Amino acid sequence: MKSLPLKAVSGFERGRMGGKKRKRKTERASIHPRNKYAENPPDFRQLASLYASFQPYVFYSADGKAKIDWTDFNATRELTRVLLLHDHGISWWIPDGQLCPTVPNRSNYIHWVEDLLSSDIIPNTNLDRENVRGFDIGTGANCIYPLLGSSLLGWSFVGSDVTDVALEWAETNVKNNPHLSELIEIRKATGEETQASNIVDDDRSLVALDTSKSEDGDALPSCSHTRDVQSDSSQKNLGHLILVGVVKDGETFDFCMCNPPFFDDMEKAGLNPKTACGGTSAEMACPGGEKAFILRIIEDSVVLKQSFRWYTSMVGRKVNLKFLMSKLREVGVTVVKTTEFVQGQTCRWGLAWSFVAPAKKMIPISVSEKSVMSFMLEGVQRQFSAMHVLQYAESFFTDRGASCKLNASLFTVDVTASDLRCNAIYNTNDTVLTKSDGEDLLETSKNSESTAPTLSRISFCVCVFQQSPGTLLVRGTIQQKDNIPSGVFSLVFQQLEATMQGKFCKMKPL
Ligand SMILES: C[S@@+](CC[C@H](N)C(=O)[O-])C[C@H]1O[C@@H](n2cnc3c(N)ncnc32)[C@H](O)[C@@H]1O
Repeated sequence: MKSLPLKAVSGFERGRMGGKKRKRKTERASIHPRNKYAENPPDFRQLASLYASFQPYVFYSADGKAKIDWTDFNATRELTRVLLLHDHGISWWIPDGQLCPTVPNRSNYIHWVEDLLSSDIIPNTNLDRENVRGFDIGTGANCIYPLLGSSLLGWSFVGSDVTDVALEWAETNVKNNPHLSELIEIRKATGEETQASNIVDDDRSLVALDTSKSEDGDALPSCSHTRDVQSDSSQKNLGHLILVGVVKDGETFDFCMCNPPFFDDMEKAGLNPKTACGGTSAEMACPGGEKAFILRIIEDSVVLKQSFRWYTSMVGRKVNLKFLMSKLREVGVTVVKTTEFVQGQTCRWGLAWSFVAPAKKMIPISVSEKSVMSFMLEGVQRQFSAMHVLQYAESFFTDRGASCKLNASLFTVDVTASDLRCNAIYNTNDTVLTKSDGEDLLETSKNSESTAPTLSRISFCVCVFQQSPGTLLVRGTIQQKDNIPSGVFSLVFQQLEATMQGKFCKMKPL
């Protein structure tokens, strides 16, 4: 099978993009190339003319553009309904207040999984390649991943959940699509002792997660060396099984996927006031938030090992992504892959791992030369908006002699700097960096200006994303690099991070 690119995957909300050409262009670049909406974004005018039920939600701006009110739950739900019907032939509904998925975004995750499965990173142990089988952890009332995965790619699914409303509505959504119903089984994730004890006797003594404290100090669920499903403390914390005890004895899957409850509680959910995608506390929150939830998936994967070729999950916070990746290294997975899903002004990550031995060579968990760097500003003081942070980035680089162009509608600053300017940015002391870990770091000092080559320059784009109230993500992407030594971009970006943390997050200095 041909290997497909694993990199260019992310999401977006095409419909809400106003009409600005540059904005469309940028966001198009962030959608998966096989996403149905990559070239043809939803056309509200056409949908309104075809579906009378959608018409009342569509209005037209002065320049004639068809729009909907993203803060109206009924409008977003009706849009999802007509998109699923029109583009995928799926009959779909959810009750008021349940989490309403955005079809283009959710499709990106499906296509990323498709890339993983068809890549040759790990050998394909599924000899019956036509029959791909997935497990959707927390399928929700909307059952979106099984519905999309089965209709787009013919995959079969087990979709699990714990709440009655999710289980009932997921079943209803499956039954209302007889052409897909054979492919989707909805399963309750509750602690059935008989199922759980079937799996207790395997090699779980290898489980070695020491999760007493996370890097940001949160207490985490613990996992003993011989985790017993019934007595596991994290089990009690979260109250439900996730994979172990839900996956039946002898069952195998090509992958699992999960859009986890991201938050500790609904207050922290800080739901985006610009959109109304619903979401009850059972859907959005769990004790310990996504970190605890995904840690539980990791624990279960250590028990179930090669019952799944790929384990995957969405991750909402970068600090959690880093923490979870370090846990994966500790438990001895063979491969870790990540991707970024950009959704409007929000960034999420995809995390994938496997216990199957790599087909050719080990895939390094971290890449030495990064062309994309990002950091999170957390606890940003109220008076500072994303625009303040963006303007600060502009003046940070301009003051140090770089040329900058701020684009307020895209929330980006394009920066171009010579290597001398880069030196001025990161070289606050007479630092001499040496090569470490095989990484080609720059050797330099303040007075290197006189000897440095003159035609070296780097262009990169800094983008600011609002994650939730008080939390911003700052991302830098190299656009061009001529004769700039490896490591310079990282040093410049680290300096920006240190300065911004001091400026905007006074309560949480680096
Ligand atoms: C953020 S929602 C995701 C729903 C849907 N997959 C989507 O992407 O819109 C998380 C879901 O996980 C479910 N959930 C919470 N704990 C669970 C568990 N232990 N096993 C399975 N599902 C669980 C919640 O009820 C909720 O439906």
